[in-house]
Amino acid sequence: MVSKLFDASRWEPITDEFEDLTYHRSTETGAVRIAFDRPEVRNAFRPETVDELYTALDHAKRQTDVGCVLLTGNGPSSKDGGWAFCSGGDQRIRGDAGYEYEDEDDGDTPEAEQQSAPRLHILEVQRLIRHIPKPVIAVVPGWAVGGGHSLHVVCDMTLASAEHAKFLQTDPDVASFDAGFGSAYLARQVGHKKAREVFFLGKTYSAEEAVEMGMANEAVPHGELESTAHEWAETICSKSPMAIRMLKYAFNMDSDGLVGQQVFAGEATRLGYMTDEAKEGRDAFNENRDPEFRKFEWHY
Ligand SMILES: CC(C)(COP(=O)(O)OP(=O)(O)OC[C@H]1O[C@@H](n2cnc3c(N)ncnc32)[C@H](O)[C@@H]1OP(=O)(O)O)[C@@H](O)C(=O)NCCC(=O)NCCSC(=O)c1cc(O)c2ccccc2c1O
Repeated sequence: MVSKLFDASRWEPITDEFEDLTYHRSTETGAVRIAFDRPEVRNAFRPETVDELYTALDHAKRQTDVGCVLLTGNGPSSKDGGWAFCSGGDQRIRGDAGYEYEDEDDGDTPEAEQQSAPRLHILEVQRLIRHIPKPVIAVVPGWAVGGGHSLHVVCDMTLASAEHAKFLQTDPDVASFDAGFGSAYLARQVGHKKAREVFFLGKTYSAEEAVEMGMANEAVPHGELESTAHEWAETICSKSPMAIRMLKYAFNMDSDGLVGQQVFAGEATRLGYMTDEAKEGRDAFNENRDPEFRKFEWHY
């Protein structure tokens, strides 16, 4: 069983090579479902999990017939029945300089040393979620904690289980701090006073409270969580890919600085390349002649 909430009739596996994740594609719409698969530790991530997550997201990014990514956590835990989206970095393998790979590579080549270096590369995943040209929805069936909380914050939307989703920031309890999207971007979502409360007091918030605060979109009955997520994905996939892509990057732009401008501008360039005007510029160069731009209007 993938997860108690997983409807196997709607999804087909993309790969079974992952150890810490499951990765499926909808048989009905252009959606993929990526799920943490370590329910016994509340879906905490280790470096291997993060590598797989990056690989899955990068794969989803490159699928031109995929318009929406659902990121969730499988469950419940066979140990105690607890549900989790993700409880952040696996504290058992946290070293002095980051999270450590479990299988130490015995090799002494520079490459082997590099591969086993302690990592904080969940931040690279956060950036990929921001830049992937399609909405990523956090589908939260239980705990979203620490680095797992930051992940839901960075996703485009959050859908939560009304009964089991719980939102908590433990970073200061374990002497960690996400000083990027996890905190500053959360402040843009819920306001500074509330974001500071989330980190400084470390209270646990219900799905309903998360919706009221503005960091989650909707709380739905636990049993309907994944079907609702699938419906959202279907709705998104029915819309213009170009418009959704441009809107995502427009929403990101003011919090992504010059990189945000570059990402948005890159897509504007792509749209420009598709015009007859741009084709004229390209063709004139390739045909070794002056471009004839006079036939194109100065739009206003
Ligand atoms: C998540 C909890 C609130 C759940 O509490 P609950 O009472 O429901 O369950 P248990 O506590 O009994 O947990 C069950 C079982 O799971 C193990 N477990 C849970 N979380 C983790 C974890 N993160 N790492 C390892 N193991 C975990 C727990 O030990 C139990 O095991 P048993 O063997 O006893 O059955 C609660 O579990 C909790 O508070 N968990 C810790 C949350 C946490 O502090 N996470 C880390 C925050 S820091 C972080 O994630 C982080 C990562 C990064 O890579 C960063 C990079 C750059 C900047 C910042 C980063 C960052 O902040």
